[in-house]
Amino acid sequence: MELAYRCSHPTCRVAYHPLCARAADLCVELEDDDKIHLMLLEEDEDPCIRLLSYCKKHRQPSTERPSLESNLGNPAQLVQTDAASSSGCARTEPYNFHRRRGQQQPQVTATASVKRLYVENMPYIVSGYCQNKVGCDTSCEPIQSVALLDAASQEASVNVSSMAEKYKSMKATFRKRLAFGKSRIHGFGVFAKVAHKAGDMMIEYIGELVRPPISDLRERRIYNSLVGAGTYMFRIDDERVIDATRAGSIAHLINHSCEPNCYSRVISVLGDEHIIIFAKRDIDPWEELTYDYRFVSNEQRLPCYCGFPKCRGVVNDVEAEVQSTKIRVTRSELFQQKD
Ligand SMILES: C[S@@+](CC[C@H](N)C(=O)[O-])C[C@H]1O[C@@H](n2cnc3c(N)ncnc32)[C@H](O)[C@@H]1O
Repeated sequence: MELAYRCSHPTCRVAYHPLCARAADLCVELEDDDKIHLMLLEEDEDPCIRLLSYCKKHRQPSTERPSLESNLGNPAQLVQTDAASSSGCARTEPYNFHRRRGQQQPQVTATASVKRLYVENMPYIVSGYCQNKVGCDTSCEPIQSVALLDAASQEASVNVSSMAEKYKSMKATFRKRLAFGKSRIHGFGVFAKVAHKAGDMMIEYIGELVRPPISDLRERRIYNSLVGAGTYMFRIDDERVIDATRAGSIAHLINHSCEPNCYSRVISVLGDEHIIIFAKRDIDPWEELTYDYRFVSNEQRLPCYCGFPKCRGVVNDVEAEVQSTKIRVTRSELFQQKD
């Protein structure tokens, strides 16, 4: 992940931090969206997409940038928007219905709206048509999965048995198997470039390991105001949170779905714990990866745009909330039961 942007104007030397660029609403665009498609077909060890970014002096007025509509036809079919949902990020974690997470302050909601608008007007899309098979049209051309993986990677993925070996193989191949791009669900998402089998390790959710007081502090004081999107936090347990806001892999871009094709688990590999996203079922090329965030918050209800017929309408884990309400009784109720 880049730590600083430099103005892409040929004669300008101004550099700035990505978070500051977002806060100042500076434009950051992909240099060439064809490059992404090229990247998918090439065998680069570390494929690199260059971002174009312009300082205040050189940025183009937004009207000069190609609009989503002009590039993609009807944007309503591609990106679902809803003014009611302005949040940019919900914490994710393995299933734990006793936890309550996430609070959205009004100013956070406002800045999140800005981010949402910014992301949804990004003038490109990476082949995200088959994100969840709903509404997948005939233009979804599956790519031959084997062609993209070199012989060594294929051999590695076939012959792995132990968790440690699977983990090693996953780490070695994820760049060739996965890509990020504009999602139909929300902002950016992660897509499978090749077919995967149920149970496959897809990617590790990595970031900075911090304690909950630190993640809470960052959420409130730093990222909410700058990114305007909450944070990319994954709670491992009461003691540890992974903050993927400024560091990590593309795993933090995986969106939520009420009928996901993946799930998250904390696994132990040679004594160290890792958050791994596993395939819940077979996944076709160009499907968007999703997992159930199991977002539990009594204060905040986050509308869900996963688009599945059985969508529960909110990212929140409603079942967990019902369960936790059941086990929480008022003092007076307790006394009544005693009598
Ligand atoms: C970790 S981010 C995922 C990446 C995000 N799409 C982005 O571009 O930054 C989590 C945030 O994405 C949004 N999101 C993810 N899945 C969603 C869904 N099914 N419906 C609505 N919003 C979703 C929520 O705002 C959530 O807080």
